[in-house]
Parts: sequence; C-alpha cells; structure tokens
Amino acid sequence: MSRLLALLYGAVAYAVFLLTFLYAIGFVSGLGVPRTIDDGLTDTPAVALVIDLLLLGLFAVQHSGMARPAFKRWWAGYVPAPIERSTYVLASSVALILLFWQWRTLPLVIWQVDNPPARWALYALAAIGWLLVLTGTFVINHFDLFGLRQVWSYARRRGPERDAPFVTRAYYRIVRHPLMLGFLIAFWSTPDMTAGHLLFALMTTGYILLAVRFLEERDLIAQYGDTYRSYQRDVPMLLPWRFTRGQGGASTGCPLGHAAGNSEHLPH
Ligand SMILES: C[S@@+](CC[C@H](N)C(=O)[O-])C[C@H]1O[C@@H](n2cnc3c(N)ncnc32)[C@H](O)[C@@H]1O
Repeated sequence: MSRLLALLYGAVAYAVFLLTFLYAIGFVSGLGVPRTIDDGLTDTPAVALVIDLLLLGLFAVQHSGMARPAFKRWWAGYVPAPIERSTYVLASSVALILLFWQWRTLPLVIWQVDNPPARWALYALAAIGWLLVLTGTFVINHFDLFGLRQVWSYARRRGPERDAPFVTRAYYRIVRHPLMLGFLIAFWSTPDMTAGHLLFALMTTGYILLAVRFLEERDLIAQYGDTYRSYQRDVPMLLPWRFTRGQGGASTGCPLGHAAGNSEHLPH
C-alpha cells in the first residue's frame, strides 16, 4: 500500500474520530449540536426503545468485536497492518454517527434539577468526565490509540510496530480504567434526565462493566500475564476510593504497590 495513501487514510480516520468525539459531547449533554439525545427523531415509545437498543447493540458488537485478538488475526489478511487501527477507529466513528443520526428520543422526565448552582455543578461534573476521557488517552498513548502513530511510522519507513507499553502512571495509578470512569461520569451527570438519556446511561454502563471485565481485562491478562494480575490486585477497577492494602501495597504503604511503583514488573 502506498505510504502516502496510508498516511492520508490515517489522518482522515483521525479527523472523523475527533469530530465524532466532539459531537458525542454535544449529543449527550444536549448542547450545541443539531440532534441530541433528547432533541431529534421521534417515534412511539416501543419503536423508539427497539431502535435505540439496536443502535447501542450495533456499536457494542462493532467496538468490542473488532478489538478482539481473534478478529484482528482474521482481518489481518484483508487490511494492511499499518492502517488496521485507523480502520477500527473509522468503523467505531461510523457506528456512533449512525447512533447520533438515528437515535429516537424518549422524552419522559425522570429527574430535573432546577436549582441553577446545582445545574451548573452537574454540567461541570460532566465536563470533568469528558476531560478525563480526553486526557486519559494521552496517558496511554493518544496517537497510538487512534492509529496515527502506526501510519506515521509506516510513512517514515520505520520497522514493524512495537506494542504500546503497559501503563500504570498518572490516572492509571488510581483506577485501572480512567477513560471508562470518565465516560460514566459524563453520561450520568445531567440536570435533565429523560427516559432516553437514562436508557443510554444504563446500557452504556452495563456494556462498559461487562466489556472491561470480561473482554478487555481478559486480553490484558493474556498479553501481560502476572503483571496485569498484580495490577488488578493493587489498583481498583473504576472506583478510586476502593483502595486495597493487600499484596504489594501493604508492604510499601503505597496503595499501588509493585504494579505501579516497581518497573521490574513491567514488560519492555
Ligand atoms: C480505549 S482504551 C481504554 C483503556 C482503559 N479501559 C480505560 O478505561 O482507561 C483501550 C485500549 O487500552 C489498552 N489498555 C488498557 N489498559 C491499559 C494499560 N494499563 N496500559 C496500556 N494499555 C492499556 C487496551 O489494551 C486497549 O487496547
């Protein structure tokens, strides 16, 4: 594949992702975009429920299915390695764009916070959630996660890609899944909770909990072995206050113990 074409493809996929991410903030918070979670297409509640569940399910299947090692091995025969991640990013963005476009509103009000300072506090909390997601991607490796590092290396004729290193610094010292924590904060922190928004928050929360525990962490254990198991023991999954003082943490007085504090356990 032409190196310039790969670079261009990666840049387009990244731009589409960035716009989709910005749109997602507006969609969920109901601000600044033409169609939001509560202001868009309408239908009878039963039809709306079915369509919204299908849209969420489609995203979950695409996003988790395409991230599995078995799927990656299979489509390596069709998609050149340098653009594999960009293609995944593009497919995830398309699934989200479809959801934003076809989402049916369910306007029944579940809760409404009228007090202005409380409303602003909830908006601020949501903004913190989104910021956690965005900044968290830089802690892991933003350009690797979104495929730019791979196409750039290919364009510069660098050798085959090394796997991105295991990260236990910054947010990852406090919880194992800061990006997912950021999404959960952003999805639930709203002063105007409608049935549609509640459906979105409940389904995405269930998806995040299951996918992280039974798919992503299983792959991380397969990849990093005991390093990841000890990280699991020392660092809570999503709730920062659930510090454990067992194993490495207890001996050092550091809640993270050897998972974060001792590089001899980290793969190189
Ligand atoms: C979208 S990121 C989400 C990471 C994490 N679940 C979170 O919520 O912060 C998914 C990618 O991050 C990788 N990943 C998860 N935890 C990691 C860690 N501690 N260090 C390096 N990569 C990690 C996974 O292998 C996966 O490719």
